Amino acid sequence: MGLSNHSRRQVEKRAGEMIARSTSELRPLERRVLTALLARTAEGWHLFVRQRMGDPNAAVAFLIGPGGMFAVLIKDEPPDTPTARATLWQAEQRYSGVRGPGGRVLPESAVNLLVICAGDHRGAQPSELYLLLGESELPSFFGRRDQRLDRRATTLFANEAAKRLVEYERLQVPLPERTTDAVGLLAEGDLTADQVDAAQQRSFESWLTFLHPHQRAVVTRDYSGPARISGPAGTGKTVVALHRLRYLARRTTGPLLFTTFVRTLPTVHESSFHRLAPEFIDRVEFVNLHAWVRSFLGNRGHDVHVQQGKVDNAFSRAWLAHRDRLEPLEQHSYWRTEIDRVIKGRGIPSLDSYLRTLRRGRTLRLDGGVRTVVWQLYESYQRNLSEKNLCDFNDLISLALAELTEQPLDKPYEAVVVDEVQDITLVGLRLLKTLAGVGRNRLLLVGDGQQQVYPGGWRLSDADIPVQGRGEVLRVNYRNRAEVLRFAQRFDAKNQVDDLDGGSGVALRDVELANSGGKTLYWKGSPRDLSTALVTAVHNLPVPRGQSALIVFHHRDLAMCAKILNNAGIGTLHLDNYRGDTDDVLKIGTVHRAKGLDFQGVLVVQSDSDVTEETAGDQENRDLRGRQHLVAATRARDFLWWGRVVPDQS
Ligand SMILES: Nc1ncnc2c1ncn2[C@@H]1O[C@H](COP(=O)(O)OP(=O)(O)OP(=O)(O)O)[C@@H](O)[C@H]1O
Repeated sequence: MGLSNHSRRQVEKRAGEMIARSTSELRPLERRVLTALLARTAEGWHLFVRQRMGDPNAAVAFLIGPGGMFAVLIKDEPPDTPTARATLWQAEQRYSGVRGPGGRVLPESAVNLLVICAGDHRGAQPSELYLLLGESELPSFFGRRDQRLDRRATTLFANEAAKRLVEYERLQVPLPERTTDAVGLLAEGDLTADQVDAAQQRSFESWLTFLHPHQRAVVTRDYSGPARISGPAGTGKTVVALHRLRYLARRTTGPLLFTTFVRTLPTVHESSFHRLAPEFIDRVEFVNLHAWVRSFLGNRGHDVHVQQGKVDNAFSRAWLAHRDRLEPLEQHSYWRTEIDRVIKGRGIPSLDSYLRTLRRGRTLRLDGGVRTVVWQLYESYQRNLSEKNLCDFNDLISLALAELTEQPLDKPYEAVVVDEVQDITLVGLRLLKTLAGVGRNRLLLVGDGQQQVYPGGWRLSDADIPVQGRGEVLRVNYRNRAEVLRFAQRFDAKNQVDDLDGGSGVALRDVELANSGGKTLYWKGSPRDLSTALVTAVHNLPVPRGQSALIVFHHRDLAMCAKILNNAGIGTLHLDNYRGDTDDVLKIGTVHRAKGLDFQGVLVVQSDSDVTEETAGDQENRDLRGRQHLVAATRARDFLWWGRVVPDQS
C-alpha cells in the first residue's frame, strides 16, 4: 500500500494543515501524532479526532483500519491502570452492538487501546490494557502484517463510528494523485448485502472480529455461578470461550485457565487466542487436564507418572482371573471401559454403591451378579497396580482432587473454562469445580453431548454443578458449508440430544446454516482398492493440502493410511504434533485427536472391519461410532471425502 515519497510528503503536509484547522487545543506531541495518523487515511485507515479536550479519560482519537479498531491516547508518559481502564471502558461502550456482515456484531473487547507517548518505548514493560508505542515507532505499527479487518469491514465500522462518535470529527486526507496501490474508500451505500456476503467470503479469521449477537451476549453475560454453553458442532462454542477469556482478562488481574480432556487441543486454541488477545497470552494458561494434574501433583511433591505399558499389563493380569464370567457378555475392552469410565471415572467408592449406580451412557444392562464380578475385576486391577506402585490417569485425577480439597491453590484462578467437557470423567468434573471455586463467572463448561467420543456419561447435576438459568445454547453453524453439513447430518442422533444436564439440547439437524455451497464425495470399496482411491483423493483435493486432514477411527487404520500415503510420497503431520500452524502438509490422526479442530478439507477412512458380531452392548457401540462419525464429518469446512472400506467379497 505504498505511496510514492512525493505523494507521502504532500499527504503529510495536508494532514498537518487539517489537524491545525480541526482543533486549536492540541499540545505539540498531540499535533505531531495526530498528523502522522491522519496521513495514514490515504492508505485505508480512518481517523476521528475529538473536538473538545476536557475529559482526561476520553480517547483523543479513534483509528480504524486493517490492523483493527483503536481508541487512541496521546500522553507524555504511559497512563496509570485506572485511567487506561476508564478509557478502554468508554471506548468499548461506544462500539457496543455495532453490526457487521451477516448480522453478526462486534464484541466489546474488539476495541483496543493504543497509547502513544513521546520518545521510544520499545523496551518498556508491556501492558495488558493497551498497546504502547513511542512516537518514533508509528511507522512500524502501520507496517505490521496482521490484517484483522478487510476493506469493507473497515469502511463499515468507520461509517458506524461516524454516527456514534458525535463529539469527534472524521478527518480524511484526499489522495494527491491517483495511485493504483492506495486503498480506495467505499461509501456506506456500496455495502449492499450481496457485497458484504462476497466480502465475507469465509475469512476464517473473521470470528476474531465478529460474533453472532447471541455469541456476544454469552461473552459478556454476568453469571452468578457456573455456566454452560452447549450447541451442535461448529456453532462457535470455542470461539465464544476464547472471547470470554479475553473479556474476563480485561476485568480481572489474576490467572485464568483454559483446559480440555484432549491432549493436543489447548495448544491449537492457545495459538488462536494469541491472535485474538496477544496482550493476555501470559495470563491465560492453556493446558489439557492430565498435564495440569501432573504438574500440580509434581508441585505438591507427588512424583507420579502413568506408565501405560505396565498399567495395561496390570489390567491383562486381572482380566485373566475373571474373563470366564465376563467374556461371554462382552469383549475385554468393554469391561476395561466400565472400570475406566464408570467405576473409576465416576469415583464409585464401594460395591454397594456400584450396585445402585445408574450407569449413564451404558446401555448393556448388568444385574447384581455381573456387577459383583466386574467389581472383583476392578479390585484385582487395583491390587496389581498398587503391588507395582503404579497408577492410571483416573488415579491421578482422584489424587489431585483429594490434594486440592485438602489444600486449595495459593493463587486461585479467576476463572476456569473447560472445552469439550462432554468427554471429561465425572471425577475430572469435580476436580474442575473445586479448582474454579465458588463465585461469579468462575466456571464455564463448554460442550456438546452429541460429540462425545468416549463411552459413558454424566449430568452436571451428578457433579453438583448447578447451571439452572445459566445454560446457553448456540444454534448457528459457522463452520460447515451446506453440502458438508447435509452429509454430517446422516449421523445425527435418533434420540433426543442431551444438553449435558438432562434437558433437551439442539441436534445437528436443527442448526441454522451460515454458509452455502461445499462439496462432498463418497467412495466405497475393498481394502485392495483403498490405496489408489485415497492417494487420488489427496491429489485431487480442491482445497490446499496443508489445510486438510485425514481422519480415521482406529489406530490400526491410522498406521495403514500413513503407510499408503508415505509410499505415495505424500508427507503427513500427525495431529499429535499439530499446533495450529500453517504449513503445506496433510494432517492425519484419529477422531479423538481431531475433535474440536477444523480443516478446510477432510478425508475420512471408515473401515467396516470393526463391526463385530452382534452383542448385547452393540447398540452402545453403534451409538458411539455414530457420534464419532459425526465429529469426523463436521471437522470439514468446505470439502469432505468419505471413504468406506468394506470387506473384500472375492
Ligand atoms: N462469529 C463467527 N464468525 C465467523 N466465523 C465463526 C464465528 N463463530 C465461529 N466461527 C467459525 O466456526 C468455526 C467453528 O467454531 P468453533 O470451533 O468455536 O465451534 P464449536 O461449536 O466449538 O465446534 P465443535 O463443537 O464442532 O468443536 C470456527 O473455526 C470459525 O471459523
